[in-house]
Amino acid sequence: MTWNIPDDAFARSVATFEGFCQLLLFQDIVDVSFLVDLSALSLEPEAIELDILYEDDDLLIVNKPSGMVVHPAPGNWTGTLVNAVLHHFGFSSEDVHRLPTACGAGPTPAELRPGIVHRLDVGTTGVIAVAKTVASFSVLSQAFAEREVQKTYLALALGGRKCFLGHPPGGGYVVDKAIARSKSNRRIMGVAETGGRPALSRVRALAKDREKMFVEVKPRTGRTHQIRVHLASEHTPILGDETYGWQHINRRADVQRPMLHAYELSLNHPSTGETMTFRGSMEPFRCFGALVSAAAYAASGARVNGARHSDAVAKSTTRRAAERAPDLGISTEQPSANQVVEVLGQQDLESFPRLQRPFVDRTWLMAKAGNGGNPAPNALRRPHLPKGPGYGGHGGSVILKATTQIESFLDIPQKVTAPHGADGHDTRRGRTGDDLYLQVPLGTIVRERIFSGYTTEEGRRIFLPQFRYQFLRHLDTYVVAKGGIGGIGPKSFKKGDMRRGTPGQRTRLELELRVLNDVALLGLPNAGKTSLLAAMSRAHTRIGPEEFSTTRPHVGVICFRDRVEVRVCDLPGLKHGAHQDKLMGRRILRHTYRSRALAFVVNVARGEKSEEDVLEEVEMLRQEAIQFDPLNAEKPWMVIGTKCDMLHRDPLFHLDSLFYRLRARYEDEIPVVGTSSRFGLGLTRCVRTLRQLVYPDMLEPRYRLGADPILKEHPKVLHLPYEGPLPSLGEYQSPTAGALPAIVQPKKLEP
Ligand SMILES: Nc1nc2c(ncn2[C@@H]2O[C@H](COP(=O)(O)OP(=O)(O)OP(=O)(O)O)[C@@H](O)[C@H]2O)c(=O)[nH]1
Ligand SMILES: [Mg+2]
Repeated sequence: MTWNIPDDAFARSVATFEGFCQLLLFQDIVDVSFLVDLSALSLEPEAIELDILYEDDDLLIVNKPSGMVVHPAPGNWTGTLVNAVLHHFGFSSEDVHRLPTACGAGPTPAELRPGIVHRLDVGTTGVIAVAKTVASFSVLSQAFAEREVQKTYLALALGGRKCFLGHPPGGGYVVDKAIARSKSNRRIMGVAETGGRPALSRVRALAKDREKMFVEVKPRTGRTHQIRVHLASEHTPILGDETYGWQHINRRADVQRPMLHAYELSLNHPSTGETMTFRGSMEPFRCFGALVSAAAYAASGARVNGARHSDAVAKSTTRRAAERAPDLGISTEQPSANQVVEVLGQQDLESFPRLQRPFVDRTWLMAKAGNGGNPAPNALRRPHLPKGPGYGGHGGSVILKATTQIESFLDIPQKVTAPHGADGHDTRRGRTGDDLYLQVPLGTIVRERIFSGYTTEEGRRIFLPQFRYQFLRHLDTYVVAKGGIGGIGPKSFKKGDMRRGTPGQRTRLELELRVLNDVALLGLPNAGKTSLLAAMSRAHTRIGPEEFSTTRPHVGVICFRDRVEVRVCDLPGLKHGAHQDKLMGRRILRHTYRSRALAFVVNVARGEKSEEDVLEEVEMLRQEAIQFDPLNAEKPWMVIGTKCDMLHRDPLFHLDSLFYRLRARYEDEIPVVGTSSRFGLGLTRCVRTLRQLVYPDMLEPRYRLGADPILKEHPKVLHLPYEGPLPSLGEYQSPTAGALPAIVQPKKLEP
């Protein structure tokens, strides 16, 4: 136990316990152990009704109500789950020792925690296991310690992190933040910046209303207050959580406890070894039925238009839940709460539009630098006026600066003008115009549009782009228009002579973005590229049954244990003729320019239809990529077969035949990996193969590299730039045109 002694009294404070006396100095820490007299604190069986979910000779599974403490502890010695369990077993206070207890020391004496193998907070409801025999106690304690027990919690969180949405069952957004006790308030926990105990939770949203989200959390570790702290750290605190939550909303909602419910516990039976799953009731969530009742309506086939759920997301969830309910045999008028969760939990991969901000990857820009200011005219010069002449200030330059903070040219204006230098005044120099920095995303290519000397029949001038610079590093800068020089006053020259400020440069630019990535996913529309990316990384966007649900590139980063990162780029679907810009194919393929490897994604679940041959599809995709840019022929490549879970459509047969046919055709072993994004199958192998394509010489270490606790900077990412030949600029030529124009040697303007 630790408490703070007021600062002003620190020098005088004396700790006196049981005859021990010590003068305390500033920042001294005193460890105090209270000797609890167990005989005085004997455990008494109490007649408290329990909601028993399961019981046999080894195990008791209870649905704990809210407000019940699990075992006696300082501040709460009676009315606990332990007291109720003792009564349920028919023990008297003398029989208490017949229940197994832990041996090690803990915050409370082990004798007060008989049979308790894990804990729930006071306000948390749901499934809790109690061991009845010494053997089952040790087996269960070990299973909890070794994380073999699967725990599923349901929580009603505030705020709606969209990254929780759209994950398949078993998956979720991983919150991996170490937890430690707060230094200022020892009763609360917090995310530890350094040190702390590792904690990991997997969160996925089951439904979303305007300001609330119904989330499923699967904690892998079991730290104190883990779920509450993790959700709060992701700006989705649990509704009703007084410690970590948003008080103003809690007051409005009039909820007295954190809306956290231990819904499911899956463990191996301590004697038989059989895997058993226990589910608590959903009653705790009945009281604020907004989300649950929406799903309930949906499950019963009712329309939700009249209900409060104007949110497109909630509507779409309920609509799809309604479609799925009959398949699951749920068609009752009033489905039970468990059925509701079952329907929501079966949420398939379809997700909602997000990150569908308009994306601009090519734009024209007119940059005008500031003019130099003019010198002060007729400045009076006398020997007794020694100050310099009133020169004009310099004009500001227009400078492009690369940043990781923006991802497209959406906010780049069509025309930018840097401020002019001010005119000289009296004997002072005019003010120099500030440089204008325009931020561009990483991967931008800058070309200058130069007048060709020709005009079109309508009289419009024809400009030709010439390569100038490309941005590959964060905070890299490039001056595109240099500011004018300020005018020089009469003193520098002969009497009466003076030079005016020069005009700033004016440039017409073309900016093109080719996103930075290591591997590009290429495939037909609906091949499952986005689902695959969402399953492999945290990137998440629209996944849907329609074609072209993805309309722009998305990059997901896969981080390996040794901090190697592989950036995978999900592109919109390609079709035959893409290299001739059919269905915007060239605009899609341009993002393969920076990839170091290509992954062709094909849906291998296609039955016996020979007219849609898998090998032909792979070859078509590769040919399109090569015809667009011959450099793509030199990149290593692999094939990813998706939707392998649809067994009735022979995916494994197609995968197998694909591997041997590719080997026969290319006389080389092209990696072919089968995956199912829906069930998370084959992803590890897929990720490893991707890494091997990109970094063939860097084997993945078996163990995670320890994080350096004092590392303040972002670790140096081992992302090496592509060091191949310079861009082939042919894509602005007609694809049918002949030789490409010679590339003018890039020249960087000096500021
Ligand atoms: N059964 C099953 N269905 C999948 C799997 N992966 C994706 N799907 C479904 O396939 C459809 C298309 O998935 P997307 O990930 O949007 O495919 P895409 O290639 O990104 O499609 P576009 O962006 O439109 O080109 C969706 O309806 C998914 O639910 C899988 O592994 N198994
Ligand atoms: Mg997609």
